[in-house]
Amino acid sequence: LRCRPLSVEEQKANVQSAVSCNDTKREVTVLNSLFKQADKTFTFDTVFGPKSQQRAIYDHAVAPIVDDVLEGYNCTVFAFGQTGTGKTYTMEGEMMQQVGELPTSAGVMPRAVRHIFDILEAQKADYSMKVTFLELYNEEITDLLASEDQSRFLEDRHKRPTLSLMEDGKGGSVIRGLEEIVVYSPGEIYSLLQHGSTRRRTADTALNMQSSRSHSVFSIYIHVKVTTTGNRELIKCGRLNLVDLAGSESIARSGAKEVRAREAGELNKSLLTLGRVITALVEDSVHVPYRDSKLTRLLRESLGGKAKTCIIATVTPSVHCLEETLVTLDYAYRAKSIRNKPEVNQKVCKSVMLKDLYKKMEKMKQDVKAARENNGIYIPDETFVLEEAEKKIMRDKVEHMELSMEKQSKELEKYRSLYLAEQKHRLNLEGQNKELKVTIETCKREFLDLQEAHSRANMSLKEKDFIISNLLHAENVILERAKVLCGTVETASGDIADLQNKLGRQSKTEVENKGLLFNFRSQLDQSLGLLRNTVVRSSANHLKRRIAKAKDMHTSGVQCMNELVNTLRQRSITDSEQMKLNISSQAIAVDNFLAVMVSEAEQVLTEVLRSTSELKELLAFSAEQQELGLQKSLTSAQAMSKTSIDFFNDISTHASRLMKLMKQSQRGCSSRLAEFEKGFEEAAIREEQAALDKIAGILAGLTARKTTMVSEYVGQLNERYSEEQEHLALEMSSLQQVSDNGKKEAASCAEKLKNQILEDMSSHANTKDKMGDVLQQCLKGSHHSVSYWSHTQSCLEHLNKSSV
Ligand SMILES: Nc1ncnc2c1ncn2[C@@H]1O[C@H](COP(=O)(O)OP(=O)(O)OP(=O)(O)O)[C@@H](O)[C@H]1O
Repeated sequence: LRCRPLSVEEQKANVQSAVSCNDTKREVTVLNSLFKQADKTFTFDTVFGPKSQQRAIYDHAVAPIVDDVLEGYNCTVFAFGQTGTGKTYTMEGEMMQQVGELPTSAGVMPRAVRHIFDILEAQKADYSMKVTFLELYNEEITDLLASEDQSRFLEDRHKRPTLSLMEDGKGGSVIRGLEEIVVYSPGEIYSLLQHGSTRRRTADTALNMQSSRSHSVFSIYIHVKVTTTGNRELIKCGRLNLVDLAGSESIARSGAKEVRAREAGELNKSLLTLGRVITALVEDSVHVPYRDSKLTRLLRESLGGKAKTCIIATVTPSVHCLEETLVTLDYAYRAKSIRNKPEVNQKVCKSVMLKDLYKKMEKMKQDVKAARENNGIYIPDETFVLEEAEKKIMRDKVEHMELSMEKQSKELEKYRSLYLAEQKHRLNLEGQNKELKVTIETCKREFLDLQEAHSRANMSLKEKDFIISNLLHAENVILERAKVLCGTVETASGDIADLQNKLGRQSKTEVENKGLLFNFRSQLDQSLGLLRNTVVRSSANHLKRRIAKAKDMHTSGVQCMNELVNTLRQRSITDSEQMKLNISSQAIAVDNFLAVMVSEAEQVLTEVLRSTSELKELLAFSAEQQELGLQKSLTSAQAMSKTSIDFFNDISTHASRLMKLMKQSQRGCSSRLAEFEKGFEEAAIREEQAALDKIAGILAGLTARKTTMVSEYVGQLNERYSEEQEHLALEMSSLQQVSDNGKKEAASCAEKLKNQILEDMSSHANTKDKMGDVLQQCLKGSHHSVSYWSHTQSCLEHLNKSSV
């Protein structure tokens, strides 16, 4: 792990350092404590702090690997980390302009070149060396050492042709058309490096003034001659890949926009694949996704393969990049545990190699000749015929494949449309289910309302019944009382008639008395007149006698008057006593009547209480009954909703099963297709290689095998398709049946509920009508009772008045 120093700008801006390196303990600590979190420490094979020199890094980390290259291993050194953390600085550093002393800031590449040449020269070895330099930009490979296009147009000149990456059939990959340049001295390599580096795509981003926008791979192939004991000359082949990856960058933080953002997306994609490959290797996964990006395909041998690999992770100490630094450290830490299985390349016999080279030379000569004659390229007759035949077979196969692909895609489309229709149907059913649920809810609510109304009506009916019975009872009591009262009134009227007779007699007596008094007065007047006449006509004796006679008459008259007064007094006393007696008897009768009334009222009250308790019991009973009914209907409704829920769950499980099946089949199809494609591609490459090597026999065998493979595959695919189709048809029919059953069930449930509700409603309507009638009757009865009462009251009042 290498941590770069803070740049001059960062120092000027007082950017805090959040990474601390302990080179001796090989530890890197991320100072999370700056953010009130626990610090994080990682241990690596070697740690290079901000003060470490390029030379130290090369000597400690890379030199041993270069030694292994010369021993015949394939080795890789690559740097990865966030943008602007010093990957290019580490890998390239200051480029050598000319041969001489290495500058202190020269990176791994120039140092490795110098190291290789130093060793070979020290060994006085017989060697040959060639180099390649490629760039991987937006998943396209271009040759950084390809000679410039001589096109007249500047645009075309800058447009470098993209190269195709192919499997070599031994688990590695080859790049077709990548120029291999034979080199003899370090100077040549330096100038090629210089040339290639300047052609790399760089751009100015917020995090790096000259940010590499592509991944670059510089490879040195070294062939060293070794002489064995039997004077047999063998060739040792080693390869050193020096990889400078583009920076992993956060689009937001690096300020990438438009093209840069797209680039960043692509870079991150290939780096993400690299991350996934590392994770898969660390976790010992069965599938390592090398094929997901060209970068991982290129590095396949170096990651978990037979190459020796050194990964240099670069970080910045800047506190602003803490998050990315943690990610890099995490990945580097995980990558540390990847275990490659290094294998030394087999030594090749010099004669075999020379033969190979001669063949190549021959072909090149023919090419040159053809080019000179402006005739295209030279291909020997034999090869041409073979290649043509093979091309034809391939074309046929491709056509066949295209046809089968088309058929499969049609099938896929059919299944997709079936699936979509099924989804739609499912959605419809779900909608219906929802609607049914809502209807059931409304029905339940209406049913509850009706039940409530029913219970209310029952209650009011009971109340009215009770009132009517009470009224009837009271009416009877009143009638009885009225009868008694009538008797009393009759007696009272008899008494009153007696009293009136008496009063009439009294007034008659008074009239008689008045007449007597009047007669007496007139007799008295007559006597007085006679007396006066006598006084006038007669003498004193006669007058005296007359006066005495008058006196007697007067006294007898007064006596008579006194007697009359006494008799009258006597009579009035007896009459008043009689009246008193009458009145007291009347009062006693009224008292008795009132007492009877009170006792009767008490009786009525007890009667009322008794009927209230009865009513209560009745009410409780009816409430119980209604509760039972309600519970029954509730359980039936619950059962109904449960059945419908079960039914829809059934449907959804069926649908999800179907979906899973569809997805599985789709996945299976696509993976099989991908596998087939991959197999086909690999076979094609193998065949091509074989054709180039002119091994006609093997080619025939391969072709036969391919044909059988294709037919087998197609047969298998067809079988699987038909099986899946049958399975799907079965699923569909069962689903259809389930949905039909469900529909029927739901319809019957709805019908039942509807009937029940209709019954309830009609019974409620009947009850309501009856209640209305009873209510009318009650009202009439109560009106009648009221008028009767008021009449009785007025009678009583009248009676009272008259009694008084
Ligand atoms: N160890 C170091 N010592 C001094 N300067 C450094 C060091 N590492 C990096 N730098 C400087 O930091 C800047 C960015 O470095 P470089 O271009 O190598 O980053 P990078 O990781 O390759 O970025 P990108 O991924 O964007 O290409 C350069 O100016 C480089 O000189």
